[in-house]
Amino acid sequence: EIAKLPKETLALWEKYGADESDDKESFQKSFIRHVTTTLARSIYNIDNFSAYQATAHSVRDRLIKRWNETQQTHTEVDSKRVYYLSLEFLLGRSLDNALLNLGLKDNYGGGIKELGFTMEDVLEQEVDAALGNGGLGRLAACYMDSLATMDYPAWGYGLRYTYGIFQQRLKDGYQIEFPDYWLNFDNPWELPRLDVVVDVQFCGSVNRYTDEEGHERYAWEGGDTLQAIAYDVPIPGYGTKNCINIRLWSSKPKRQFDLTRFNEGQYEQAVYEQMQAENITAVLYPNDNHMVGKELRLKQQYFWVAASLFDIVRRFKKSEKPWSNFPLQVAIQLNDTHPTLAIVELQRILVDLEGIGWDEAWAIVTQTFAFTNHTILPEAMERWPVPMIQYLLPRHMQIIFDINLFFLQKVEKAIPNNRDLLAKLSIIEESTPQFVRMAHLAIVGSHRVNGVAALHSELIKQTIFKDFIQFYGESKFENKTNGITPRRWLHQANPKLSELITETLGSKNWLKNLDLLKGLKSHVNNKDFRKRWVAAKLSNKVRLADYIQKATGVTVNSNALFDVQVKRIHEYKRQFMNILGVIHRYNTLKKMTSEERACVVHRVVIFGGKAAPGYYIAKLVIKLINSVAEVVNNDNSIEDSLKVVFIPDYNVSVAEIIIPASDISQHISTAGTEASGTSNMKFVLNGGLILGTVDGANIEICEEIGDDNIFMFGNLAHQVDDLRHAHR
Ligand SMILES: OC[C@H]1O[C@@H](n2cc(-c3cccc4ccccc34)nn2)[C@H](O)[C@@H](O)[C@@H]1O
Repeated sequence: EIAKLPKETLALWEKYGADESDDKESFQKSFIRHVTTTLARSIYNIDNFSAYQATAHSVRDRLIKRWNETQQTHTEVDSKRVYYLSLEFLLGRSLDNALLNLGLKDNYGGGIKELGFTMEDVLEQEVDAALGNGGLGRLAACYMDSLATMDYPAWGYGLRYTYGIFQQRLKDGYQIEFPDYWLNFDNPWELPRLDVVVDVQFCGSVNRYTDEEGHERYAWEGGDTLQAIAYDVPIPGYGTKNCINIRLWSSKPKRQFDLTRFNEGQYEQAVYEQMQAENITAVLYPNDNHMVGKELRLKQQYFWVAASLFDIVRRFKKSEKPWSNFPLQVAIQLNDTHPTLAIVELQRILVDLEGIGWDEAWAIVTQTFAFTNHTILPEAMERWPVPMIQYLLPRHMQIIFDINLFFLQKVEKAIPNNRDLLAKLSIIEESTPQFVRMAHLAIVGSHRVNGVAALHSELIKQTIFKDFIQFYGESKFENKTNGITPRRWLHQANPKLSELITETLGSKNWLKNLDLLKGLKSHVNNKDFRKRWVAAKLSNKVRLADYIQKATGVTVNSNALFDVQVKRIHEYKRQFMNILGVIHRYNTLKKMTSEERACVVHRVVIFGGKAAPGYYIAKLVIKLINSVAEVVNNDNSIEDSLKVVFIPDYNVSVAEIIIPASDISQHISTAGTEASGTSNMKFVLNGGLILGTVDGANIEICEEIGDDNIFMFGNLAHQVDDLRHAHR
């Protein structure tokens, strides 16, 4: 019950609720307050980690104020919200990003120094929030930074995995995995919302009944209920007071400990239910571009969708607007097919719980959802066995069958007597058992579908979604080429280059409008600019060389050419082809005389990336790279002209060290397989040259920077297709 406070109280809130100022002294005051109270420590027992925690809590205080004001404004205005449903958010570290986005870094850096610490040491204490596998999850994080910066009333909805992507270590050159203990210590970047609880149901059965108006209704009853608890992650915009929110759900049992069973001596049974419930959000599935058909994965997806839709509908209902306004107030973006059940859940809420007619409900649903596809790899296309959905979500399976029936009736009406087309468009794959094709369901339930780069968005219309074009036409399908946030990937990761750009352009406006970088063109022949540009690159290479020394024990020469390939290990990304090229380069160097070798640019080939634990051939490629490194790095006869390094545990924070230091980076996927790529953008933004195939966003990068600034090679997508057919 919200307290009804007398109006005099308001004066107190105004008197004491004023913003703390952002100057050095107020930071130092809040730092010391957090050390002594939040951390219950003192000047006599504080270490770098406590200094990090106190700084984080101090910054978080400021975030929360902006975050509350932002939410209040959205509520007052009752603006249309955009909801980004992503099963992965690869956030990385938050402190530096928050300091920079809030413009606090200089003051806080000075304040920290007087307190006896260095900002660098403090920043290094933070563990990455690694709730994602790679590109799809990192794109979600970049989009949240941009939505916040551009003042969008946006929300992210995801899962708060107890364990994010595994930690990668190397043993005898092989990848071994360790759990990601990212929550072992208090996570200052999340706010538990233990009051925001949503009951989520599984299993049970569906009973049909007639309601008081004589309408046929369906009640989903019985089964198990567990609870979703909200944890909020503030996302500050750059150069704005806007601070939006990612709401991450964590699972817990609905019924507290089942004492009756416990007292009847069924202790294991009583605990079992508790463990079952907590398992839902225990771990992120560590597969990139690959579907895992495990029941727990499906339970994660529905648990996340049900809690998020409940929250979205509850927020809409508070506005007391008619349901017909729902699509005007709510836009929901599906990050790949992982949240596709949201379409079915909203239809269920509208029809079963709100008593809205099927067609009216379906019109609301299809105007609300839009779907992003991130891959054309067949093994990544999600399809769930009908019996599995029937068992876990009996009512949803009925609704999916109905959605499919009405959809196919429309197809039959538009394109009669074409059973082959019906079979190809059907949401239900008529195999044994039947399967639900999630991409089909996502397309039918959305008003827009986008690919993530120009080539990819064309390819999906020619291949996996070709039949839908025949029915819907092209207008439903569009391209939204991926982007990256320049705040993290240049301003934060490469401060020296960022500073040079700001000084050269005369303001930081370029950080909110990258087109302004064109202003650098008139300086490219300026001697001082070039000198400072080269100095920034060299200092980034020295920083990376230090990191390589610490992480691998290998000493590399910062003046050598750094040739980088860092991304998830996958056959289509062709790390194997790269390492074969390295072996060739080594053999060529071996045959040279010392004089000839002296004329060769010394090169350090740097690899990094995780292989899915079950991906045997990818793990073997990691072993091969390390074995080649062993031979090459210990062969004195080539006089340091080549070094090979595999940097373990590639993650967002490691990427921030590697990317600004590259001279050349490799993006060499077989054309037509990399939907877009986003690290290619990060490398080129940091002045690295790209060696790449005509694939994904490489094509648009080439259009942007000119083909004399990028090295493209290899067959084109349609030629690869011809080759594939020729070898069938
Ligand atoms: O759009 C952002 C990036 O997304 C990458 N991607 C795709 C996926 C992906 C696709 C389909 C199913 C998946 C299942 C689990 C994890 C990732 C999946 N994960 N990352 C794509 O591989 C990459 O080309 C693109 O730049």
